[in-house]
Order: sequence, then C-alpha cells, then structure tokens
Amino acid sequence: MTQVPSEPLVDTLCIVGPGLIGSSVLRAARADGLIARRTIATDIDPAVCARVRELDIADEVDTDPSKAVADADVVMLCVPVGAIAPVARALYPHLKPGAIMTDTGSVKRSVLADLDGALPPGAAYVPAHPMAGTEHSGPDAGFATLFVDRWCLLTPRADTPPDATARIVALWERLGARTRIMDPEHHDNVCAMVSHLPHLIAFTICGTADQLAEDTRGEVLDYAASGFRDFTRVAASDPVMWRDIFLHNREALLAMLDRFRADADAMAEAIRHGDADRIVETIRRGREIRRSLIENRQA
Ligand SMILES: NC(=O)c1ccc[n+]([C@@H]2O[C@H](COP(=O)([O-])OP(=O)(O)OC[C@H]3O[C@@H](n4cnc5c(N)ncnc54)[C@H](O)[C@@H]3O)[C@@H](O)[C@H]2O)c1
Ligand SMILES: O=C(O)C(=O)C[C@]1(C(=O)O)C=C[C@@H](O)C=C1
Repeated sequence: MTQVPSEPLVDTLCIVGPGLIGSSVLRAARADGLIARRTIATDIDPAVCARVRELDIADEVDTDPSKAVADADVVMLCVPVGAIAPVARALYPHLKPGAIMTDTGSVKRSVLADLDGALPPGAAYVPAHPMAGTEHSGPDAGFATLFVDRWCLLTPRADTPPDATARIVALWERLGARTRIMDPEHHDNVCAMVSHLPHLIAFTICGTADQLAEDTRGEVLDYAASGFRDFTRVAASDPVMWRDIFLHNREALLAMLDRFRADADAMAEAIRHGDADRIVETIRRGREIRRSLIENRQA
C-alpha cells in the first residue's frame, strides 16, 4: 500500500523563471500544501516578478536571484534552455550546503556538457524535463494541474547523489507526473522526434502558408481548415524557447529531420505513382499512433 504523505516534501522551494512551467509548479505547490512549505520566486525580468506578486502564487518574490536561492532546499531553473547553464553557474556559489539544483529544460545533453566542470564532483544537480506544456508562456499561462498524468523525464549524471535524484523524482510525482530516468542522449533523441521535429514542421508550414497568401494575394489563411488550425496552435509557441531548443539539440533534430524528409519523399512517390496501398498503410499507422496516445491518456 502506498503511504499518503502528510508533510511537505521540500521545506523551501525556489523557482527561477516563473513562466508557464515555473508558475505551474508554484500554483501546484499552493494548491497541494504537500510539495513545499515555503516558495520563493525570482526572474531576470522585473515585470515577471511584479506579476507573480500580483497573482500571489509564491510566498516570496525576490528580484535578486542570489538572495532568492540562499535559503532554498531545492532550486528549480525554469528558464530557456540557453540560459540554464549560465544561470546554474552563477547561482551555484549562493546555494546553501545540501541544496539540490534541478531544471525543467527541454534539451539535456549539451546543457549538461556546458555545466561540466562548473559543478563540484557529486554536486546535487538533477536534470528533469516535464513532458507537458502549452503554446503559451509567462506567469499568467500556468495552471496547477499541468503535470498531472504527464511524464517527467530525469537524466541524472553517473555521479549525481541517488538521494537527490530520489527527491526530485518524488517532487514530480507529488506534482502528479509519472517519472522515468534515462540517459541524456536518449532523452534528446526521443524529444527530437516527439516534440522538436513537430514544432519545426508547424513553424515551417505556417511560414509556407503565410508566404503563399502573400504571393497569391489569396485567401489561404481565411479558409484555414481545422487540420491547418491545429498546426497554428503549436506554431504559436515562444520564439526564444524554441530557438534555444533547436540550437541546443541540433544533431538529434537534424537527424530526425533527415528521416522525416525520406519518409515524406516516399509518400510523395506513392502519390506520384498512384500507390494506393502505400498511401493507406501510412495513414493507417498515423491513426494507430493517435489511438495508442488516447489509450495512454496522453491525448
Ligand atoms: N513551454 C513548454 O511547453 C515547456 C514544456 C516543458 C519544458 N519546458 C522548458 O521549461 C523551461 C521554461 O519554459 P516556459 O515555457 O515556462 O518559459 P516561459 O517563457 O514561460 O518562462 C521563462 C522565464 O524565464 C525567465 N528568464 C529568462 N532568462 C532568465 C535568467 N537568465 N534568469 C532568470 N530568469 C530568466 C523569463 O523572464 C521568463 O519569465 C524552458 O527551458 C523550456 O524549454 C517548456
Ligand atoms: O503542448 C504543447 O503545446 C507543447 O508544446 C508542449 C511540449 C511538447 O512538444 O509536447 C513542448 C516542449 C516541451 O519540452 C515539452 C512539451
């Protein structure tokens, strides 16, 4: 029988970058009471700090990150991928002994490589990545149930203290997520396929449609049917976040793009040669994937 927790898992939790992801963690902590006894938020943007105060989703807000982290038992970096290593390096000297630093970044391998040498051996840095989000960003976009039933992937280094990893696993489980530990390289390959390539395709297809509308002075976007509309939701995502993801997961993303191009070419050939069986088989596989996502409560 699983034990029902009665005490907050963390005493003081500091969120660096309370945007969509960070503010969702703060809201869940407020709603639940068993995640952290006290929450502190800090952000490089004073307007974000002011908004977090207005929304009243953190117990304390400090515009000085080195002061914000000083008392924290867990410091969670919810900043864009390109900012994770510089922020971790800058804040590490201000942590109290025994504190755990973690992140929520969408890319792992290159960020961990950038951190190499910056953290003392055995430093309690536990990389994590909730596979949950929306196309919105900023502190207004978050919600307490964002992580419920979604996966959180963790990629600890070989020398990460196991009790630190266990604590961050427990934190995500209290946020409602299912957790899995994996190698950073494997993480980046999987995410290139299930998240980064779909975003690249969505941004590109919207650009193509927009250009077509301009070229033909036509109504391409006026009559956008729901298939195209679904792409526009994904394409509405934050440019800085996605710039950083694409540049930091360059190799894995380009490899997936090559595979996709080959498959798209094969589909084009099937259409060109009237290969009805191949067309049907490709569509059938797509439907099966959608069905299995629904069965796994991921759609
Ligand atoms: N949006 C998603 O769907 C999603 C899902 C899972 C993981 N992630 C990852 O989580 C992280 C946060 O994403 P988000 O969607 O919450 O972004 P967001 O844009 O909503 O929030 C990021 C916040 O970080 C702040 N910030 C930027 N640089 C900073 C710095 N140097 N110091 C302090 N604060 C800084 C920004 O001002 C902003 O408030 C990213 O690494 C992203 O890749 C995003
Ligand atoms: O749901 C969305 O709109 C998202 O973009 C979330 C999404 C994804 O691609 O699934 C985006 C980036 C993350 O690292 C994890 C989740």
